[in-house]
Amino acid sequence: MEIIMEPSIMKINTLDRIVDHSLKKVPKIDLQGVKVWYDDFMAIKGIDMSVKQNTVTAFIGPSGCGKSTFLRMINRMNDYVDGFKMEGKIKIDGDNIYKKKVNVEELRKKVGMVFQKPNPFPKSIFENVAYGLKIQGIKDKDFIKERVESSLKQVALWDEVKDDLKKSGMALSGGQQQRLCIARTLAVEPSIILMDEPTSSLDPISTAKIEELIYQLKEKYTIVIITHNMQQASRISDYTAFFYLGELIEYDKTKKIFTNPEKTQTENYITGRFG
Ligand SMILES: Nc1ncnc2c1ncn2[C@@H]1O[C@H](COP(=O)(O)OP(=O)(O)OP(=O)(O)O)[C@@H](O)[C@H]1O
Repeated sequence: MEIIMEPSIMKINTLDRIVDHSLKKVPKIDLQGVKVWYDDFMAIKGIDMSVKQNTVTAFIGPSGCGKSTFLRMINRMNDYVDGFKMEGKIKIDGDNIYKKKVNVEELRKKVGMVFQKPNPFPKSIFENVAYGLKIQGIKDKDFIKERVESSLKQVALWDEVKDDLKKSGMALSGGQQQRLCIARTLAVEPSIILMDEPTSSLDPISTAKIEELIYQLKEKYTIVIITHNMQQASRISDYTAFFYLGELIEYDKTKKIFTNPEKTQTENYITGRFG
């Protein structure tokens, strides 16, 4: 038995190494020469950025500098905005997501989004989390139940709601609603999660829970988060990107940005001297 097993285990290990190696080479998200206009106004002025898999990247910068615009390029949320125009290439796992053939619904399954204000549907807790699976046409009730449970467990909400799954998602507290919305995003198994100021409407305790959650989620997901809270960026992110007036001023390891930034503009912003 052992003699038969050993070569096959070796083979799997070798394969694993090959897969790991290739994953490290291709950035999870690769944005090159990205320019965005809303009519004649140039909101993003030519930005290059590569995001590594299983990391948390924070976007910081003063209001109106283009953080949301840039974030929304990663799941094509700007597509339907009046006057929107773009140039450049955005690749996920090496594939250009702005190619004509791309199915945007599929893309958004892979790239989930969590918004500033929790936005549960006026449905039960269970239905909120099951929603994405049901619109995908999945009918297997046991499968849906399991996925709802595992998603609620991942956001540490299961114990709080497991006896109340029929209760409206809107009846939860703000912090619970935001965790519910994250569970709804996780249920369709994305590989990237975009978060646009996900804690800005929450109290400090709920904020701490979401921060802890983000920290844990990076084991499975690649996360990009916009935050106006410098302490939050320094606590939870591996990389930080500082934007100003549609340009990427500095992008580096969070530790470096917060202890020894290269640019004076970055230093002025993180120390609260402007913005
Ligand atoms: N739909 C739109 N139509 C026209 N202009 C827009 C639109 N959305 C954003 N803009 C403009 O693009 C610029 C960048 O906006 P964006 O929302 O990306 O900035 P932001 O850094 O995310 O700001 P905030 O921190 O306030 O959310 C701003 O000048 C804004 O007014």
